[in-house]
Amino acid sequence: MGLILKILIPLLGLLLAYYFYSAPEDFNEEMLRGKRVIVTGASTGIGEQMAYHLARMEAHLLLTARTEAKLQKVVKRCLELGAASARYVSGSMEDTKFPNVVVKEAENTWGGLDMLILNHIGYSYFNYFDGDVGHIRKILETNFLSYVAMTVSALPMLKESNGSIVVLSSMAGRIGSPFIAPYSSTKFALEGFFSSLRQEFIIEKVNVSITVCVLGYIDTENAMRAVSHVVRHKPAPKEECALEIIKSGALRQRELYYPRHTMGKMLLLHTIAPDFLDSLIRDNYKVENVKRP
Ligand SMILES: NC(=O)C1=CN([C@@H]2O[C@H](COP(=O)(O)OP(=O)(O)OC[C@H]3O[C@@H](n4cnc5c(N)ncnc54)[C@H](OP(=O)(O)O)[C@@H]3O)[C@@H](O)[C@H]2O)C=CC1
Ligand SMILES: CC(C)CCC[C@@H](C)[C@H]1CC[C@H]2[C@@H]3C(=O)C=C4C[C@@H](O)CC[C@]4(C)[C@H]3CC[C@]12C
Repeated sequence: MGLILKILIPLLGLLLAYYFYSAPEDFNEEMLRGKRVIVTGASTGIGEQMAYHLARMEAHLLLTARTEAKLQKVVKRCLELGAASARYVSGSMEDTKFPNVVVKEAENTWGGLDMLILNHIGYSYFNYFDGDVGHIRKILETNFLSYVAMTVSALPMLKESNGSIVVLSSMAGRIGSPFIAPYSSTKFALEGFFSSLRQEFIIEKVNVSITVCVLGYIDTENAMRAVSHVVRHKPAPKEECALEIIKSGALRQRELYYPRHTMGKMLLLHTIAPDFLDSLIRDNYKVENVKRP
């Protein structure tokens, strides 16, 4: 009994202190008004939806992806929705020079930057790991190294504005799932890099926030095309997901878990019963529908 009291009471105290200390500031759409924001991978999916929310909130937008025709349409829609300004620069993040080109465009147009949203991903197969090391190298360039390169180029402007970096990660960047070994490696890499950098910012009193978004299955066209015949779980809506990402970035939160309850349960299980969680994840896949090429 004594031991329980000795442990329980301080634990309760800690939980209460955490609850009150971390009570979130309210989000207000005006937080984004007039802010200068780069969104990568903005031609479709969650990136496109983030662009529309930001446009409604009257932000200045610089969008990027490879497909110019799609970007033109998204920019047009953003202007209709009320963006303070909207432009695009097209190119591939496989090209090591491109991250800097995008950031320079922001510098030349705005002379500064408030928020950098790193969201793009390159194509990767959804299947058993095929032993192709070259593919891992390529996908690391697109999904990881270009995020690092954009951060390096944008940091002087972000320091100047006390700005924010928002990084799109995944449950697959925290917990192993089958059939996505190359993709998963890039997300684990992002988590390592940005959580280390956050520590350094705190030590050096750099007032640039880093928000890592840990997402579950979201109903974007590309994700559904890739996995809906295999994954049993129902995907969450991309529009709501995009809004939650913007809110967490504006509130300078360290992490976002979306959808919140699924992610919360999975991360708890990962800590206390990892083998059980792995088996739950496997049960969630119709493995018979994954055909080796
Ligand atoms: N959807 C999901 O279930 C989940 C998604 N996430 C994360 O959310 C983010 C967005 O995902 P989602 O919206 O589904 O992704 P999509 O596949 O819908 O969009 C990817 C974007 O990246 C762009 N892109 C692709 N290749 C390149 C390239 N080589 N260089 C530059 N841009 C490129 C695409 O445009 P274009 O082809 O024109 O270049 C597109 O705009 C990603 O970081 C993803 O990892 C995390 C967990 C789950
Ligand atoms: C156990 C269940 C409650 C939850 C399982 C959630 C699993 C199925 C979810 C969580 C993260 C999801 C992947 C992801 O992060 C991003 C992409 C990129 C896209 O282009 C193709 C689909 C893919 C690989 C998703 C596939 C489904 C994943 C593994």
